[in-house]
Amino acid sequence: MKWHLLAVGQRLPDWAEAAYEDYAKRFPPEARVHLRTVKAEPRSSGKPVEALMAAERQRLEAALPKGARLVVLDERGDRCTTAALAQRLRQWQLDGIDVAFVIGGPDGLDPALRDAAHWRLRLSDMTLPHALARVLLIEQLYRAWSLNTGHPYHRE
Ligand SMILES: C[S@@+](CC[C@H](N)C(=O)[O-])C[C@H]1O[C@@H](n2cnc3c(N)ncnc32)[C@H](O)[C@@H]1O
Repeated sequence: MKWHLLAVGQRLPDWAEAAYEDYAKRFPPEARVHLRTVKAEPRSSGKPVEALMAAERQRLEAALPKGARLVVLDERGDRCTTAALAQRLRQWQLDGIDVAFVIGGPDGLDPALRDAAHWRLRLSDMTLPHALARVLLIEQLYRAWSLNTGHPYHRE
């Protein structure tokens, strides 16, 4: 079972890139998170925001691995504890299901993609910048992996 992280926005600020890498490199090779990024539409084009999000959705759909379970990161999604996330991931692993976590761009994810998702995951009740959402997600995936494998990173 593979975990994929798809995100709009190819370049993170240095601090966020470093924080993301700090967690991403802790996974053993067989559990590593496969990151794919797609270009954000330029906000200076004058196009309506719906058109910008639709273009980003098309790029995300093209990058989605076939057969992967789609989990969108969304501030309106379900609240979830780390233990519940770990439990879901454990179940999907037993079922042999790949998972693709998707993070949107400056205006969020196109509603069509949100509606198509198997699960909408909320990281916080507050709106986060996409860079911080990416860092928070990789840390929580690492924590969930630690919990599922008995690694001492996670302490009850
Ligand atoms: C700047 S936010 C977009 C905010 C946008 N107004 C919206 O309605 O989604 C960029 C991306 O970060 C992720 N994100 C931001 N806050 C989040 C939260 N509290 N929980 C989960 N994901 C979040 C989402 O994937 C979102 O598409």
